[in-house]
Amino acid sequence: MQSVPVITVDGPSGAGKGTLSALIAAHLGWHFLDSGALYRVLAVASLHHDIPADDEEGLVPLATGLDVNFTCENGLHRVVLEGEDVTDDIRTEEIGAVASQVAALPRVREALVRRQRAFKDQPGLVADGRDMGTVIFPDAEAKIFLTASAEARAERRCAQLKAKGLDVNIARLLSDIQSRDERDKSRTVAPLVPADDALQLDSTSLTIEQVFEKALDFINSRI
Ligand SMILES: Nc1ncnc2c1ncn2[C@@H]1O[C@H](COP(=O)(O)OP(=O)(O)OP(=O)(O)O)[C@@H](O)[C@H]1O
Ligand SMILES: Nc1ccn([C@@H]2O[C@H](COP(=O)(O)O)[C@@H](O)[C@H]2O)c(=O)n1
Repeated sequence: MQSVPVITVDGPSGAGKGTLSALIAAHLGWHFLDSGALYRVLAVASLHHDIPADDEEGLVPLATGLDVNFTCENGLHRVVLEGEDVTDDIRTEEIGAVASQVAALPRVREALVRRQRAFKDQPGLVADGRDMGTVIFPDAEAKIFLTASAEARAERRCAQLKAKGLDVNIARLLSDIQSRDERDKSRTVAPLVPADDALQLDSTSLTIEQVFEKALDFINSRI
């Protein structure tokens, strides 16, 4: 059987991983895994089922049997949890914070491993997250660790939320990003760290096009 190539894009919140991964996947015609969406969906499910974000016993069965579907019709991506469209609900900063709490629980992460690996399919996969290159796909052909300063990421997130018509406070966004970074970096299992063989790319003063160009050069050198 022919092996399936994988490209991983890891990094902190708002660094542009999703944007870059989607561009690479579209360019190559490969599948795309937004692993953060899985943790976000689990966060929404935990609220629906009244399971506290630190209740590992309660969250493991929920993660194992998570009834979620990622669909794409006419280029429109939808996330459906237990029959309910949660595409917009999972994108709030509040849900991001709960996602980062449930993601710190070792057995919850374990429960989601197989589901993430199942996205690996021909002709290839671009996987976006925190531990794609270190834990989920350690044998990936090309690994990218995308960063940007916390201030640049807060400004990007601010513009993104404003474009959606939401009221935003940049100081609060910056502080939320910094606490999520801290939690993601300091957890005991699968902390946010670059894989040894990852290309580290700082996008603070790069446009999306420049990041894409540098990433493609690297990918072409690997695959
Ligand atoms: N190089 C860049 N320059 C300016 N804006 C960017 C750049 N890359 C991404 N953005 C913008 O920043 C915002 C966040 O990007 P994106 O959602 O891709 O980040 P992310 O790392 O996937 O975040 P998260 O981990 O929270 O899902 C988006 O509005 C995106 O258009
Ligand atoms: N591979 C991953 C992906 C995400 N997380 C956690 O989920 C939170 C939300 O992720 P986004 O990428 O959508 O912002 C994130 O803060 C992480 O705590 C993870 O642990 N591993």
